[in-house]
Amino acid sequence: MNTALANATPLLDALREARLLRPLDHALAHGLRRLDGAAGRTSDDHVLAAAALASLAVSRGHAAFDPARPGLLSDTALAIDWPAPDPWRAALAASPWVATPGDDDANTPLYMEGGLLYLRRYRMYEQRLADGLRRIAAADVAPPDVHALASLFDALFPLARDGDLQARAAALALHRRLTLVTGGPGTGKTTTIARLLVLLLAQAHADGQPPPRIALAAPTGRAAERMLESLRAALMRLRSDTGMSGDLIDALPDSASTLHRLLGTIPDSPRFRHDADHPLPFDAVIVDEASMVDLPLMCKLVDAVADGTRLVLLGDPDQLPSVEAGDVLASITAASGDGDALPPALAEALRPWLGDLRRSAESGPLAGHRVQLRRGYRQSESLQLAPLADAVRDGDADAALALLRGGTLSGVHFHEGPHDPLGSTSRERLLGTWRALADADASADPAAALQRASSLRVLTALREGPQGATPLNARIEDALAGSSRSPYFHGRLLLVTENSYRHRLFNGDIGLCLRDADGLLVAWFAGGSEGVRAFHPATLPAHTGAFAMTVHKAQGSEFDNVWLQLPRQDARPLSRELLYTALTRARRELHLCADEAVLRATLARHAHRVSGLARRLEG
Ligand SMILES: Nc1ncnc2c1ncn2[C@@H]1O[C@H](COP(=O)(O)OP(=O)(O)OP(=O)(O)O)[C@@H](O)[C@H]1O
Repeated sequence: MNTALANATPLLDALREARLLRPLDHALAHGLRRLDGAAGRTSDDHVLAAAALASLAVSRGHAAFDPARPGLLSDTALAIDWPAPDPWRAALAASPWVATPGDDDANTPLYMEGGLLYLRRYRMYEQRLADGLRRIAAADVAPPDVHALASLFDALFPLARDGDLQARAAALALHRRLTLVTGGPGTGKTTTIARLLVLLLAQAHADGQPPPRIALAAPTGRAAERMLESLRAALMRLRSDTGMSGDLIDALPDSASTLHRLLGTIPDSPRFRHDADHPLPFDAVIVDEASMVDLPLMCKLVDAVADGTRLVLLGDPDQLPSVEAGDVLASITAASGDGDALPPALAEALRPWLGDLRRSAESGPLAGHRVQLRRGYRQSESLQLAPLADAVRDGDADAALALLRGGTLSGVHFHEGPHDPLGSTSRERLLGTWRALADADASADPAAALQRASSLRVLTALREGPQGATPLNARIEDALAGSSRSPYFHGRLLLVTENSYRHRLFNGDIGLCLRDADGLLVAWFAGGSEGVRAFHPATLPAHTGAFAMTVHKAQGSEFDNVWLQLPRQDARPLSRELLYTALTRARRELHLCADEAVLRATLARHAHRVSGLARRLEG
């Protein structure tokens, strides 16, 4: 590190030898070199290498390349003599391929801002998203009619004046076009939204307006389904708890879609039917699992939200960021504060609903647009996860290990050391559960069998390697159906790995293969008017086995019983966010297989993403 530019060895060659770059990244560097040659210029090796690294950075989930932290792009420590960041940035700023603020008109492939090198398109996404969020946040909202809504609000939130954060979130969303409701699993995000929607309906009714048009969406099909299921359950509870009229509840949306479907995909185009010129025709757009939304998609969503539309983002910022570029929810939450204290004018406006509130001096464009829900309401259930999730989120390895070894958390089991879920002690238990999926009744009732499929999942940090999802899946399938099995067998769990609008199957969807009465294998997936849809396995979009899957693929899903297998060696993808996301997939029982050193290394690391979004949203 810190080698002066003049003494540096050819960096592009070193990157090639280290096999860090993809062919696409090399192609960008070589294209620039060719163009330099055609223009009679000598290429600067460090500029070409940085261009290739900016391209690689996007594929690794970063919005840009940071010359001060090139090591972030590799899963292992590389023996590369990286240039010192300041001279490297100076060389980039002087390059004809790199624009900097002030020369926005130059049509260069690269853009440097805030010390970060962007592919131009990603810089544009970031800036457009920041502008769009500021626009929505600043849009005026007609003050809600306190008189007309007060008794309903009090009935929905009896503890509103006692610091109930759910009440605060709902009141905030009545007064704002942009609201973020964040919190861990079971903190009542969906419950709060159900109540907010009832309030919005009641307000429209009181104003003599038609019911508001409401869109519910999530990044994946599975997350959208879960959102709808939870919302329905919350509305049913509301009906029985408050004796609320069915009319209000019946007027609420009865479907939720993926963000892609909401925005309207155009075949073979990265654009959507809804954009700034053709905004979404809704009064409120509610997006669940916002931590999974990547930078380009969030940018396009925000573009398509009209000035008069409410945008409510729900999510858990402590979860893994999206696999694709960006750290969007974390950046937005960082810029919006935790909502414990509110800007004075807002605190005053909310006083009729919530009583006196703490006031803050924060004045950024997103200040006062977020509420972080803290109280978990799923405590009574058999799984006592909260203390462990807190320790993991805080990166407190001593506390996490003490909790795990103490064995006092109900439903939490620690298998310390080189434990293998398919080893002798747990093997039959796991295989027995999966075999039961393929019992005699399964084909008769595929919906119930599919439901049971979420009773157990092995989650892994990595896809490949000895403790990766791919080999574990193969071993489970061997054990269930023999090593000479056909690719599809009765009881095989499938995981879709690409979006197919034709099939209405999406990346992350889980299916189950069952033999029908004629002996033919059918792949069943949730959805459709019957609750399940049947496909011929050979016609499915890209898919893999799903007995074991990566934590990334499991994001947005929950399972009764989770076996989490960490690798035996530390690896860069391990982070506290990954572990937190994995733990919080469990509904009833969690088994964690890990050794101390790997667990400590995991908790010492953040799933860090290079991004300039938080900076753009400040001040
Ligand atoms: N204020 C409350 N009082 C009592 N129970 C509540 C309250 N809020 C939520 N719950 C209960 O807690 C459980 C979880 O609520 P909910 O589904 O709204 O949480 P969530 O944050 O959306 O969870 P997830 O992130 O897992 O989707 C539900 O059973 C719900 O009835």
